[in-house]
Amino acid sequence: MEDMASETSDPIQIMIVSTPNLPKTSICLTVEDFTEPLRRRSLPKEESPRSGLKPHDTLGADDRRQSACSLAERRIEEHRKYSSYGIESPIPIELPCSSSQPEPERSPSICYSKKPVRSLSAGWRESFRRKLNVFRRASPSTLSTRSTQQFLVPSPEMSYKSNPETVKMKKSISFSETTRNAFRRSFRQKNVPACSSEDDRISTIRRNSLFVKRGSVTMEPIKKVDLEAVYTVNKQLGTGRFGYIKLAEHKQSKHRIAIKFFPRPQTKQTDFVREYNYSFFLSPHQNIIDTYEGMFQSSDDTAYFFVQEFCPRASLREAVEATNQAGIGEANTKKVFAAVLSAIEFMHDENLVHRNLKAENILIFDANDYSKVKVTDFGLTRKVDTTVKYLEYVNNYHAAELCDTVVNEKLVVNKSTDIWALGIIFFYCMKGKFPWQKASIMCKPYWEWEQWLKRKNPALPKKFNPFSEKALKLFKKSLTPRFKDRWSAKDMRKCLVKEKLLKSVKKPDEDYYVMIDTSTKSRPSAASTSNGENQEGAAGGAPATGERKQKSTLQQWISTTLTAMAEISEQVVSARDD
Ligand SMILES: Nc1ncnc2c1ncn2[C@@H]1O[C@H](COP(=O)(O)OP(=O)(O)OP(=O)(O)O)[C@@H](O)[C@H]1O
Repeated sequence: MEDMASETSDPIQIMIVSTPNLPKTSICLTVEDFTEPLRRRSLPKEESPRSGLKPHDTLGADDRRQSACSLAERRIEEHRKYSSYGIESPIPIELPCSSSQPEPERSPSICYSKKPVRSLSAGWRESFRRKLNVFRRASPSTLSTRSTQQFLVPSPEMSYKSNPETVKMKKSISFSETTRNAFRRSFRQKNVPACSSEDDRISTIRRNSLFVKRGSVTMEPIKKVDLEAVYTVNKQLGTGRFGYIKLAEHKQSKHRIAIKFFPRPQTKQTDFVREYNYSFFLSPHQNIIDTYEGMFQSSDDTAYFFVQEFCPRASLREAVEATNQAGIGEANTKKVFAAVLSAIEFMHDENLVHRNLKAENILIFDANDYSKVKVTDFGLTRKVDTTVKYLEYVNNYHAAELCDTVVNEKLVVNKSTDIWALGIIFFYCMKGKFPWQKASIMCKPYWEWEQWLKRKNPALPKKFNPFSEKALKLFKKSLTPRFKDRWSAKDMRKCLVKEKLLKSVKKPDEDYYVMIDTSTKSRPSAASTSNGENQEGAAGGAPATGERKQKSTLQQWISTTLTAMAEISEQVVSARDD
């Protein structure tokens, strides 16, 4: 994760609802115009508070937000000076609060607006609403068991969580939007616990002003937790480049969960916060692993961690490996892809690219079939068009444009890299092995594929022979070096769901081969041709390839039989003579 530096120029909208200087004024500022002078590199390190990252924030974004807040305060101060001199202020601060609706009393400082910090796109809102409906079916108590809160002993840092109002707010997710808003309003009017310093007080207000839920983002600080006291940590479930996953049991509730650890100091806090936020933000989708609320660090400061649902079966990689290179078959592949493509389509609609799709990151939950499948590992997830540095590490799933890139070269994040990886995973599921090691012309299998694709060689590489025309089209539209020609996740889903993926195989004439088989078994010496070569088809009883080979086998069988008959008749004659 360390090599992944990224920049984004997202405007952040800050609604200032109340200030000490202009108590009944609300203004709306965007950070866009402050962005350039406030870039991270121009800020000294101590001015870069790390808490409160949003998923789409990358390096420096929280700095920008913080600085924008103080800048906004300064602007208001300037505005006030103009007003006090009786001069019309050139600073565009307007929108006085409507007098008909008196604002609730708030702390005289800048805080975040009532709206979620990130405004969600229409597509996302719709999906989230659908997910919420699923939640709504559950009783509030069932819902609250889904929160990590239950996995933790309340600590002083989390004291606001034990506030009954907060609990009420959490449960309110199963109520209507109006009720939820009412909860939020009433909660915000309550007194917050006393804090030692002004900073603490402001951060508590911020924390409490945000209605944290899945599909939202968290601004909470990373809390220290005594791991041994809360969980019984069991075996390791897997490791990756950036961390490791362990199975654990929550001591109090006896729930089995998976804890994803990020060792310190190797892991940057920004990387950890980003991964947690993406995982939490996306987890309402039914085919994305459920991440529970909360970012933590172990009390001995050796690792950051967050908690996810536990997948009791295996990853797709293990499932395919168990088939001994036979693949999981067409029906199961279709099931897996229906789930995976739904998740990826959802991410792409949100302008997010997974960037690390592989069989290891697809988890299979059911013991007997592939009906419950979820995508995991959002460590490399980035927004479309973000610039990232290329990683040295190349794997089987990397698209051609990634394999041709040199280390540290900058790349722009594109949805089509996920589509390539999906093409590879599709091949892997069907055939039980990868089409090539690396998508580079230095690798012969890939070179052959590319030659066929560019029509420089009419012969389709043998490994693609069993696939139907439609499946070949899917490969052409996912494993093409021209990333603009690649399909979208939606196109892929349509093709995979509707079409037949394998060619129909003609059954060989079984009787014919049985006859050959019998003759060769009874008279093994006769299985040789006149020039002494073994007949592959005849000896194994397998079909000979090509008409010519079949004819010669038949001729040979006739001659063998005739010889045998001649021998027998000779023996009969000599026996009679005797
Ligand atoms: N919730 C889970 N339940 C069970 N096993 C899991 C779970 N999450 C991950 N794993 C296993 O742990 C492995 C590593 O997890 P993950 O991919 O999240 O780690 P990573 O450090 O991000 O790896 P990568 O090198 O792919 O970036 C996965 O391949 C999977 O087999």
